[in-house]
Amino acid sequence: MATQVAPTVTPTTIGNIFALLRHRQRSLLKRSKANPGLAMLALTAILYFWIGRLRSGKKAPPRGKAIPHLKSRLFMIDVAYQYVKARAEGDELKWVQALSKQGLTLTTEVVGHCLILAFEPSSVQHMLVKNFENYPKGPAFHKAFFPFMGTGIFNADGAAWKNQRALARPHFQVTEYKGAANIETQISQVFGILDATIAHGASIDAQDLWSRYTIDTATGFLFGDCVNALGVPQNKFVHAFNYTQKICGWKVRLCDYQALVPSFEFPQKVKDMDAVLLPIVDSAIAKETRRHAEAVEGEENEGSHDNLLAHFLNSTDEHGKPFDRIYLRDMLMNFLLAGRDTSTNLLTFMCYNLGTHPEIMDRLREEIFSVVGRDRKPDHEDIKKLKFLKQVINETLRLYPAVPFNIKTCLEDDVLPNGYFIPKGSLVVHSSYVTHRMKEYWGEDAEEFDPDRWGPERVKMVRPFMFFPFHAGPRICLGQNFAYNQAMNTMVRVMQKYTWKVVEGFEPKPESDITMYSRNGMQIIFDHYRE
Ligand code: HEM
Repeated sequence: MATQVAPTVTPTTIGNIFALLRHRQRSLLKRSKANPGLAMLALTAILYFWIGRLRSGKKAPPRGKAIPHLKSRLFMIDVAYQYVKARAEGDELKWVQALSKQGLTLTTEVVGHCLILAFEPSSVQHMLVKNFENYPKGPAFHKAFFPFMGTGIFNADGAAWKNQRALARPHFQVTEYKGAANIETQISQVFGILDATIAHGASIDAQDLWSRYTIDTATGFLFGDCVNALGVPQNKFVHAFNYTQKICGWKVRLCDYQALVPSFEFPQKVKDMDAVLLPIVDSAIAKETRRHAEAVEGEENEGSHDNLLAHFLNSTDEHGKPFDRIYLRDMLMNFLLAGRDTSTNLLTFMCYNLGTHPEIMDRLREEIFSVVGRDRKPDHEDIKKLKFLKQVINETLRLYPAVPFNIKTCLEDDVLPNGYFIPKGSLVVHSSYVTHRMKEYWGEDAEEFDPDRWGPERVKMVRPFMFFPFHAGPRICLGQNFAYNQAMNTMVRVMQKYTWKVVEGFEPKPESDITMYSRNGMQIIFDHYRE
């Protein structure tokens, strides 16, 4: 078969182009009042869809079928323009969703890599489960996240990942209910904030509220010490945590050329987070050392596995050595990243879905009142009985999955179950956002919020890998049960006391850096529930 030869662009040429671009970018940012975000977007788009194209050729695959290319009428400049426009207008997710109309498996070349979009459930299952070993996160991901996440679970592959997962898992199994239900301090603070908002007749940004709530509950569960974002809204740690995530999201998008992402404040932000995290680690180490000194030989001390940090302090690495403080700091940061914004997203979009569907809110409250009552705290048995609440959660996760995209690196040439060939080194993106909304699988009403899809009859229609908000396979979310339990406990408590609606005319703009959020927040009007 004839093979088309790629235009010759050497690494040196590419290097020079990027040196020039970097210089140009700096001077642009210095001279003009232009929005650095937009400048970055324009550069990203050019790199993504144009220079990448120059570097690679169209080769016939050695086996399987060739993946169709993303359609373009103008050397990908039209696609780049559409992407920039969609991102600038907060429609990136919808834009990627629209691409799926061209095909469920598509390819393009980006910054010197072959980028593949794989939306079919069988492709997702193949990457996450059947050929898991061939699809690690890969070097571009590791490099982007290293300054922030170090070698923690979220940013590790191979043995380093396996070891951390094996260590953390038992802690989750033992504490996932108790930890998730331990919300008393924070829920009282939420009630205080809501009461004050209602007294002023004001609306509230529910996304901001839940992000402060979840960082406090997550730090309590993970560190045994909470950062009190509910008490101090302009929290330095929270600000730094949000900033570093955004920058890392852009770095992953730029793969090998991530140095182009303006990140001048990054080192300072990491220091701001370390100023909070390292003292927590140090004090936990000191506490554990004291505990060990006071322990009766052969007996486990009370509290030694209360939180994840204490659990790790009482474990050893694969060589039988205790973990050092930097490793422990990385571990905490990773679990916080995995667990915080994801839960914020779930609670925020539940508020939106219920606030725009009062009849569903009424049905849900009826279930809560009949199972738990009007003011009792739910226990584990109650939570298991709240079937409709679980349906509401699943339907929210279907339409607004907290991790809407995921990127893997293909280690060796491979063929997907649908016959398409994946060249070694490709970046393969799958998207729960796109697959969860496909009419082919979910029916004509795929875009509608309908918790009854998850009722006993219709749930049988949900085939494997049509729904994977927590991923699947060996890297399935470790906090899945924690997340369900926490969201259920929280919603029960809030719905016993309050009702709400979305501010008239407000439309959220879901978008994603690493996790999904609404660009314009979530404007909600709460009121006390009265019959
Ligand atoms: C609604 C809430 C949540 C959703 C939708 C969610 C979803 C996910 C997804 C999609 C991944 C895979 C990410 C990737 O590999 O790139 C993941 C991984 C992970 N999640 Fe969650 N998550 C949630 C809450 C939590 C919570 C509350 C915790 C912990 C307190 C947690 C801990 C983890 C950990 C440790 C991983 C890494 C697992 C590994 O790589 O082996 N998650 N989660």
